Amino acid sequence: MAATVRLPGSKSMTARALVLAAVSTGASTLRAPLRARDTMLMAAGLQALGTGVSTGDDDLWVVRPQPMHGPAKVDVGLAGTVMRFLPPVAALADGAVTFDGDPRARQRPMAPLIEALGQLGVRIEAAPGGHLPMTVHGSGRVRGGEVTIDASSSSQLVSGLLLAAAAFEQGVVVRHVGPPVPSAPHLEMTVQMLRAVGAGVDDSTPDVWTVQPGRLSGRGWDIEPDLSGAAPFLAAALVTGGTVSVPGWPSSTTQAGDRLRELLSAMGGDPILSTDGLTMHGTGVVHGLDADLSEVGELTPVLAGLAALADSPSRLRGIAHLRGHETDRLGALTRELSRLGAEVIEHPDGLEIRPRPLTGGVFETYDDHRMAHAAAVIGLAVPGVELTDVGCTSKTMPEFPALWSAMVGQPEVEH
Ligand SMILES: O=C(O)C1=C[C@@H](OP(=O)(O)O)[C@@H](O)[C@H](O)C1
Ligand SMILES: C=C(OP(=O)(O)O)C(=O)O
Repeated sequence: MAATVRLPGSKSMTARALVLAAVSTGASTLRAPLRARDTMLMAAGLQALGTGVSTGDDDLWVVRPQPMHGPAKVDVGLAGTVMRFLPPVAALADGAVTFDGDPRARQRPMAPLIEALGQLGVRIEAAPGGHLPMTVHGSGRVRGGEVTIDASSSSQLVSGLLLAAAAFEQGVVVRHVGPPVPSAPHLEMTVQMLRAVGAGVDDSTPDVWTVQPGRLSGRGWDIEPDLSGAAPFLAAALVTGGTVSVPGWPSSTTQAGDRLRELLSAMGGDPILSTDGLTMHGTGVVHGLDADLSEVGELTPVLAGLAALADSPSRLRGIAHLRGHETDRLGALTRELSRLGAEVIEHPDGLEIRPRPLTGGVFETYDDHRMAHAAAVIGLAVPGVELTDVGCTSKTMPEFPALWSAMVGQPEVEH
């Protein structure tokens, strides 16, 4: 296999650019944004609050901020970014804004954010236990100030507070107290993008983030390709001993997916980054991986799939928070990899994977796009691996089936 795969825009950058644009002064543009379920729900949520968002042009979205108001309804789907980034924005709106989503969205962690917004003077009614559905009763202004939060279940709880905070009267000081916050690169992305629109942000003290109150300026964003979405394609180079290139891979980035270079290198790949992009060469071997993935949790399903094909055992650690993702990813990976014949030991904070010869069979996706990516990788080496649903990849990459088929050189099959 020698393939070039053009990936769509980054989900995380598109989500942040949309939110920042809505709370800025003046218009913003997003070049090469991600058009997928999560980002379209973000755009629709902002539109529901009154923001002008035009997504008609695939290559250039335009956001025109307007005063925000309720009553409004926001469908979060299964998007962590929408359910954690929009409630602080809705608190700035005048009127009631209700949030709800897919059945699984009602189980994902929200309570720390609801509690934190309460500390900042925002009135919220939520389902028992601090879950969706919920209503944010905005009064057109948020006092802001100091807040303490346990964000060990998701970095998005902090990102959400920071992204809206420049519009709070006192800005915000967020102090995390509890087990470590995962996904450090995502928090860096939040801070870097806030600074790019003129926010005063201090993140020099571990676990404390300060955003000064102030006006943010709309701007043009160039959205990078989604590097986490690159995981299954780059993994394919290792499984097949082939070469996969991703044009436009940035030379420096806050995206968690950039860590694939070192992680897949440790597993036997040979990555070469140039001004044209990243090329991953498979070397004909796949080694096991012993790694703390707490900073890059979203890469876990694909790495676990690859680990099941490796020539030595793997230990993936630091990822207890994956139990609150699209599905309980540790439970789901344990069940599905075991069903194909791998020996998987589920730990409270991760997985131990001992490869054994695998056989084909059904691989449940649990509505999780990255479970589908993992199955696709295994399917390259094991005949007869059948996904229950490839449609779930539309969450972050509706073109996944077409890109995958083109890469493996087969016509797209009907799903
Ligand atoms: O802020 C973001 O864009 C994201 C943060 C991470 O969330 P968690 O910290 O909940 O893992 C990541 O897994 C998710 O895919 C996207
Ligand atoms: C965890 C993920 O998504 P979300 O933004 O919904 O949390 C993911 O994309 O792997």
